[in-house]
Amino acid sequence: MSQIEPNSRPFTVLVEGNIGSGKTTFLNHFNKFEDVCVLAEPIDMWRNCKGHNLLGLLYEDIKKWSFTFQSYVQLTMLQQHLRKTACPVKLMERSIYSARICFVEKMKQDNLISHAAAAVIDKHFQWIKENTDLKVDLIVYLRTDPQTVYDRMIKRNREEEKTVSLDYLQALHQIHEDWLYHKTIFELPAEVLVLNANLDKSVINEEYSKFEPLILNKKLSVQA
Ligand SMILES: Nc1ncnc2c1ncn2[C@@H]1O[C@H](COP(=O)(O)OP(=O)(O)O)[C@@H](O)[C@H]1O
Ligand SMILES: Nc1nc2c(ncn2[C@H]2C[C@H](O)[C@@H](COP(=O)(O)O)O2)c(=O)[nH]1
Repeated sequence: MSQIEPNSRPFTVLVEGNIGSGKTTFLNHFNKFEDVCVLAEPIDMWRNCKGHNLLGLLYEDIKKWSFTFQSYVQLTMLQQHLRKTACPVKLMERSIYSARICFVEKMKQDNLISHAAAAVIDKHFQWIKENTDLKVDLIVYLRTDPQTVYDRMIKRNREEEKTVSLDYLQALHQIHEDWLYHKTIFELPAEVLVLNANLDKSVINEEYSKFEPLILNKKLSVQA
């Protein structure tokens, strides 16, 4: 494995997309490259915060637990952003940006979080952006249709997600589209490359492979 220069930072790539869009599967495709540090979403931390399954509590009563859950997501995603690695490339599943921009915004839209609570989370977010190194070099957007991810989520059968509706996924899809595809809301911390993640498992590795040179060689333009 090649090592980065001391005091330099890795080429940092965020993998973003709806629930069930294939982010974990995409990250697993890159696990074989020793130059890539793959950081999966810290979902196990959300499922066990000093014995509390915050993800389970969230889906049981999203209004009651939204602030608690988002506060912890924001902390754990910050820890991922600041995680040191000697690898020249760091691949992260989601980010502090999508937590704030996609999920907290959705909660605000649906009045599932008070504006006071959302204001506190945003104050933390703004302070973190201004006072820590959250530099990102590339975003890979796994673009899907809501029905596709709904079917995958049902098939994956995660205990906590049994109450997640197609409507919720449709709303999350729209926020991801506005942020990463139409680019009409919030700031973008880096250039976005879009991957058609609707493709079935049987053929999608070929699509993933197209992104290898972009990520491994730290390039920002998609090969034809
Ligand atoms: N391209 C695909 N075609 C069919 N099923 C997929 C595809 N990508 C992922 N899956 C399946 O869908 C579910 C969600 O995939 P996962 O990678 O966990 O998505 P995410 O991390 O975005 O939630 C898993 O059961 C996975 O095996
Ligand atoms: N309310 C929020 N939920 C979040 C956030 N980040 C992830 N999640 C949920 C969505 C899924 O149920 C689960 C894992 O996500 P996958 O896309 O990997 O399936 O965690 C968030 O910031 N807020």
